[in-house]
Amino acid sequence: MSQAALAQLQQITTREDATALLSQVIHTPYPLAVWRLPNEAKIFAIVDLSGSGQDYDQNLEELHEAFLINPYNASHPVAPQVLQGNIIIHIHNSEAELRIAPTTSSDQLEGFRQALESKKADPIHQPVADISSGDFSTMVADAVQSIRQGKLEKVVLSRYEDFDHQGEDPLSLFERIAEMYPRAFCHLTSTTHGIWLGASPEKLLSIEGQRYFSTDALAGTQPLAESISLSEVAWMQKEIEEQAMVSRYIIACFKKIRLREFDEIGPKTVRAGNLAHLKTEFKVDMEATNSPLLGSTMLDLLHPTSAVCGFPRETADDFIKAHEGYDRSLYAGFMGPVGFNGNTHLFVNLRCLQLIGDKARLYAGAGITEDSRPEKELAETAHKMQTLLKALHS
Ligand SMILES: C=C(O[C@H]1C=CC=C(C(=O)O)[C@@H]1O)C(=O)O
Repeated sequence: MSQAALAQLQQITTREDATALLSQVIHTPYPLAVWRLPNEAKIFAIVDLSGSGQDYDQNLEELHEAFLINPYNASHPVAPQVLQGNIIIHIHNSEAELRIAPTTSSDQLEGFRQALESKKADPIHQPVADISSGDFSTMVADAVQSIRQGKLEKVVLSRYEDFDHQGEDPLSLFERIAEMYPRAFCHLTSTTHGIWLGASPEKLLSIEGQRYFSTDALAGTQPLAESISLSEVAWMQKEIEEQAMVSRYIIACFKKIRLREFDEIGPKTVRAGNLAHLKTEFKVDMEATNSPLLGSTMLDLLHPTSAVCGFPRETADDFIKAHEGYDRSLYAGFMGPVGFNGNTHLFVNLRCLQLIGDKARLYAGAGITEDSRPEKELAETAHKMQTLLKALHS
């Protein structure tokens, strides 16, 4: 192993050292993921030194200390990018711990050291096409008409908006997002898809202790002031039905694989920043149901759920592609850590932004049903953008 590279990395023992290193990695060609799970204090980061990365072979269960990133792209089977954890960092309070995975070669470490030293190293981000999202209100009105004509039941339509970003270090922005949204999955990724940050309220799936599978149906939105308690929130029929469609979609996925034993908890009102949503949790004991590969199977069936695409899935996806007029890229895709102490946590990439030069591009969508009103849905996307806008401008 390269002694110089090793010695340099071993000096990292504080939060300050670790965040300084991670900030530098963004300017190198190495893929990076930094995250903090909901209701946890520890920040994790991995750097992939493997070059082309590893292909996903439809087997979530065999991945060890990796991070998956999948764009919205609804094609099947899912084919996420796998970031391998060659360098693994834990940050807790003011301390940090850095580990190098035994599979990492000395050449990889030396290459990494040189990339950090070279001021000329090219980052990996590909240029972003500047295509604006279509007129949102017109699109919603078209969707309502198609739904009333019986062509589909629900479609989730999205848009993006660019805001000034004062060139703040992405790591500092990540730390602020993580502090502001303790209940969310907070992340920063730097890959060929660019630099993305977010505070997602929606779990796609979790596997805990290699035994307990869970997934959430999250939908229905209303603004929620900090002073209002969740028990005071009342829901309209439109939102109840919108969220029920996501639950029915998940149950249909279980039925496809003949899985009948699952717990269904909810729907309950949950808080996500300045918003309230309805959430139903689904849990399966993989040992009791003899379904050790449930994670991989369900990942393929679930994405994209009716919380980000619609119902029926193919018709809704066709509508999105024909009307939105832009590439969602990582927005409404999924990402998260896999195989850390037997745990996997994948989240839907919502309440997110992409850093593009001196701009921050914020993305948000809203579930359209037959009762949707264009101006209300537009306001809902603006509310959703507030989550990260608050972090950006504070
Ligand atoms: C599509 C988004 O949110 C989804 C998750 C929760 C509530 C939603 C809604 O009320 O429309 C969406 O289905 C987004 O945040 O961009």
